[in-house]
Amino acid sequence: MRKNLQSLKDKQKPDLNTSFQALKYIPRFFKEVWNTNKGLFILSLFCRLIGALTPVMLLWVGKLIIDEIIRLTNYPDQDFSTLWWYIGIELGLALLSDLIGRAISLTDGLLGDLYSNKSSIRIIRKTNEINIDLLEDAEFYNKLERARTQTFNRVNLMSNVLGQAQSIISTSSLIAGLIYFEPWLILLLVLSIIPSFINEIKYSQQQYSLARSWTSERRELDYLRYIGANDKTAKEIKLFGLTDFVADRFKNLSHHYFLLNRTIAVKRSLFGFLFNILGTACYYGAYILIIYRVLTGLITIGELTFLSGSFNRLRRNLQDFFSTFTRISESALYLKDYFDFIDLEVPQPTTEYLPLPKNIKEGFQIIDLHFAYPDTEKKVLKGVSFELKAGEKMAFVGQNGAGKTTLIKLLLRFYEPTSGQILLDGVDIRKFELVEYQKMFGVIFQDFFRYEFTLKENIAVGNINEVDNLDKIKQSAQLSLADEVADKMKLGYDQQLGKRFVKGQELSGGQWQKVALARAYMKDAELIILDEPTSALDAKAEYEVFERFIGLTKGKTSIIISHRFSTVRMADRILVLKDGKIHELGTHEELMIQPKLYAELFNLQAAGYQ
Ligand SMILES: Nc1ncnc2c1ncn2[C@@H]1O[C@H](COP(=O)(O)OP(=O)(O)OP(=O)(O)O)[C@@H](O)[C@H]1O
Repeated sequence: MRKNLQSLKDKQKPDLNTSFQALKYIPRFFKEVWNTNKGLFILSLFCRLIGALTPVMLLWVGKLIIDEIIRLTNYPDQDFSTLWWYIGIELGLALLSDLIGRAISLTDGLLGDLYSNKSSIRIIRKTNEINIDLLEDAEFYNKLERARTQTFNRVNLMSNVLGQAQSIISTSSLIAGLIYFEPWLILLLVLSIIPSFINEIKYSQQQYSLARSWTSERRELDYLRYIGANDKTAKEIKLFGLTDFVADRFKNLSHHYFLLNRTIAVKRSLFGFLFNILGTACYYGAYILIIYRVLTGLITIGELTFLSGSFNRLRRNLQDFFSTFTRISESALYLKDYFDFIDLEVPQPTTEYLPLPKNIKEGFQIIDLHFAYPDTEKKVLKGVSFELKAGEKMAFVGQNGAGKTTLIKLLLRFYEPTSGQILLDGVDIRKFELVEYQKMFGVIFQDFFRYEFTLKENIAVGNINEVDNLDKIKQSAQLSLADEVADKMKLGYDQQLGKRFVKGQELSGGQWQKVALARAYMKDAELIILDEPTSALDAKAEYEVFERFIGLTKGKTSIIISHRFSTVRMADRILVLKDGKIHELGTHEELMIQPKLYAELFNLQAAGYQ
């Protein structure tokens, strides 16, 4: 059941029908739960089966006790032992019922935890398979968000469905009792629950539709909550006096949602109450019918307690059954989000892959590259053509937004160019297997991620297979000056970084950059790309880092994006981008003699240092 992107972007609001249709995902869901832990699953089913039969048994023993008491009151000299037996059985059943209830919660809890862990791992893995352009699509992202955050709902779904199965058995046993003694009660029973069922289904559906159609607003609320209350934004929020701005924005949005939700919730309660009057009237109708039967001597007082108890319990059972049913169909929609995501078709190549070159001989040829980001009009690259020779160190220069990082992203195949080609040693890079191709690069982006892991792990993310190779980690750290950071940490390379966890140590911007830079050295990549890797370093550190970089990358092909011309000039050739086109290309000396952007920017910066 493979899904394409269009179905994932489905904006349609769910109606009753969609809700019922989503129920078809439940068997698949249970297959997954079954595969998660068969033993726990069987235990849970067994407990529920016992749990389903205890109510009717309890009511029946209750009936026996009352009948026995009445018999004993009429004939006081009789033997009490049967009564004690009945009371003993009732006590045993009460204890068993409690034990079963706890066993069910325990197995559900354990199974739920295991399933939730398993599905979270699947989501993490699937997200990795998906192309970056899809992850940047807001509609798709909402879907992912629902699949990710609704783990709790899926676990509840499991309990609800199993509970329903238990309820069906329990209800059937109670109905059998009613039919045996008084079949008319069934009619009253049906009459008593239909109105509240319709009410439940109508309003819970509306509440769900509202919650779902507000996915993106809820994301905005989460975001506002995040920026309004976290250590990273606190400085700016305080200094710029943004608290009221953020709080008001949150208040307006959340209040709007609150009002919509309140309207539905109030109606649901009001109509629920009115319909319940009808249900209660039916109950008393049934009660009067049973009392009448007792008075006319058709049934005993014990049977009266059994029937009224059964009727009352059945009414509750059925009401719960229907409200749980609506909850199940709601949760099944979240299940649909999850399976849609898991089933997402990752485009498979139609042709055979070509082997990657062992050693790059010629280098890259970029031919007439045009590119606009998905779902945008603006062309970011407009006919870019150049060669990056094997072993060459090239620098990309240009003003903000000129398209430098975008060019790197195309080179790394995060996106497909709108038109044009990139060749590596004469072969279109699309002909190589993507993961293998990307493994050739050692890349550090300007917006590198600050993992709240240990210092050692933060460096090892550059080549996680070497996470236990402390020598390699230390070597890389030395090249990027991250060893100085390690020296300052109480626990050295084992220091937890960031503020989120206990004993975490926050780093300065430059220190983080040194750590990130070390990642590039963790693998002996043939191609190294550094996107503004030293912007936060002080002048001395930057000079040192580059000296080491140049020394180490001798013979390797590399690209550096930088706004610092002292760095840029060390490159073999410099490519100046302007508005998505190549404005200049040449060595530092060649560009300096042309009265164009490079020379102008270089001189401007040099003047700033004087
Ligand atoms: N994911 C994206 N989706 C849509 N547009 C984007 C995306 N990323 C970048 N852009 C746009 O593409 C243009 C080029 O961005 P790019 O990041 O390549 O610039 P850059 O030259 O690296 O700039 P800087 O020096 O500021 O890092 C910008 O106008 C930017 O708004």
